[in-house]
Amino acid sequence: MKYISTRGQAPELTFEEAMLTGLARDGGLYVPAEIPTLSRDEIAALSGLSYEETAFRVMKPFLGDCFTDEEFRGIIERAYAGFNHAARAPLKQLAPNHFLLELFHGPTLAFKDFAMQLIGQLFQVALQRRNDRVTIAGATSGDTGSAAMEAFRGLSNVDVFILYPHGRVSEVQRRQMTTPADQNVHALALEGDFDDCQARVKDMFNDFEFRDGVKLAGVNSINIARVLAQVVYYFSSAVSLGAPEREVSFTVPTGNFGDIFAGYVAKQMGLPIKDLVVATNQNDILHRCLEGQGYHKGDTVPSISPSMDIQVSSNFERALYFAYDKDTSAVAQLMDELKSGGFEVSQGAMQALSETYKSGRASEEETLATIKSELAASGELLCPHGAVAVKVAAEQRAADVPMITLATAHPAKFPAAVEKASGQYPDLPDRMADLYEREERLSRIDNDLAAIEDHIRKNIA
Ligand SMILES: Cc1ncc(COP(=O)(O)O)c(C=O)c1O
Ligand SMILES: N[C@@H](CCOP(=O)(O)O)C(=O)O
Repeated sequence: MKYISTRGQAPELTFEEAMLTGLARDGGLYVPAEIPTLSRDEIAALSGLSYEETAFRVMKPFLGDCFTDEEFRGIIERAYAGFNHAARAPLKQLAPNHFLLELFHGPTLAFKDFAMQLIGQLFQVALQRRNDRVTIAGATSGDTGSAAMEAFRGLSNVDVFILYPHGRVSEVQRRQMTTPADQNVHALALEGDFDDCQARVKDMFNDFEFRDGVKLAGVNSINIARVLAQVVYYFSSAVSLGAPEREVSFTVPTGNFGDIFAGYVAKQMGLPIKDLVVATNQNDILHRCLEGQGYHKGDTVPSISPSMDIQVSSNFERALYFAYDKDTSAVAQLMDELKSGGFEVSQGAMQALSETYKSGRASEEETLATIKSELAASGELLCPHGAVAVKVAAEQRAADVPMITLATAHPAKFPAAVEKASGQYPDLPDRMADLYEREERLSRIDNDLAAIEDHIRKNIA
């Protein structure tokens, strides 16, 4: 199993090398050279298995011989042991043929824990075997950062630096990043928005002297291992509703396009998915592009679903790679045009994208109204990101195909918006009840590459 860059100018790597490398050296993103498939019988055999065993069978074909079966099973067991629900990713019924996939029972209450806990364990095994250490730099609009810190804190062979946009994450998200006492994790509050954070992380990868000097690694969805770990819950949920005999659709609250791209990978592996629906908030660049209006950056407008306040959606590059039939020079050209504001998608690629993805958007008012109406209708208290998706799913779903909507975060991560919409204040789980009393530790930093690199160099162990 080999991994290649979407821009075609970086070396082919194994799974482990791609995981430890992060961004390809040509600025592209690693993708599997061929997506492996599971037969109908293999998919049917997933029925009734634990989440852990499903993860083993779905992910194993992507790993090649990088990890032994015994190692990989141990890694999976440790990754999900800290989840607070026996099913790990339980499904709840909202309405006839409409289901909510709850992805917020991990340690930091967001779907990021599914992949981050797993790659934390994968990194540890790989780095110990290589007797190596790395510096992880990450960008977050709130959830990736806390999940990364939780997965890597206290590890002796990793330092973690997370850039988050100052003043643009929820208080719970910020405190989750600024209160871990472990000295190997660092929260950097950047003067800018999430796109600035992500751009500076990519700049660090493209500065080879810095990259090689600090042995830079990435745990954003730049990292293909992150995306592949998210493929698993598409299988577990679809199979529990009758796949492969029965088709299902998914609606995914989308920002950086990692989660919905994992759904695309599941479909290419053979999971019978009818529709993959991209749900955006008022920052709807992806929806507009999928409607045929080209991909053109605007200003990011802060919203009540802040984790999706994104203009440069990193994994859309992977979607374009497949839509352009693996034409790496076409992808490189588009990404070049994006630097000066945006690009138009060719007719052929647009057709491929619209055959794969549907889309919709929810305004702030619609998001608040959905939180309120869903609580009244089904008793489910949604976080604003899940509410965006539920609103879009209601518009897009077909009566005869089950729709699975992804609930990507716990409502208690966004209590102000949830209380405003529903009148109910969502409490944090007991294990986090003292979050507001814990001491915060963070560094304010300018949106300046040299200043960020300097800070990292001075603070690695
Ligand atoms: C709660 C929540 N929902 C949805 C998303 C969007 O997911 P993706 O960036 O994979 O599209 C994010 C951020 O990634 C998030 O934190
Ligand atoms: N919404 C994300 C943004 C980063 O996404 P990633 O999947 O590329 O790590 C966040 O919560 O940080």
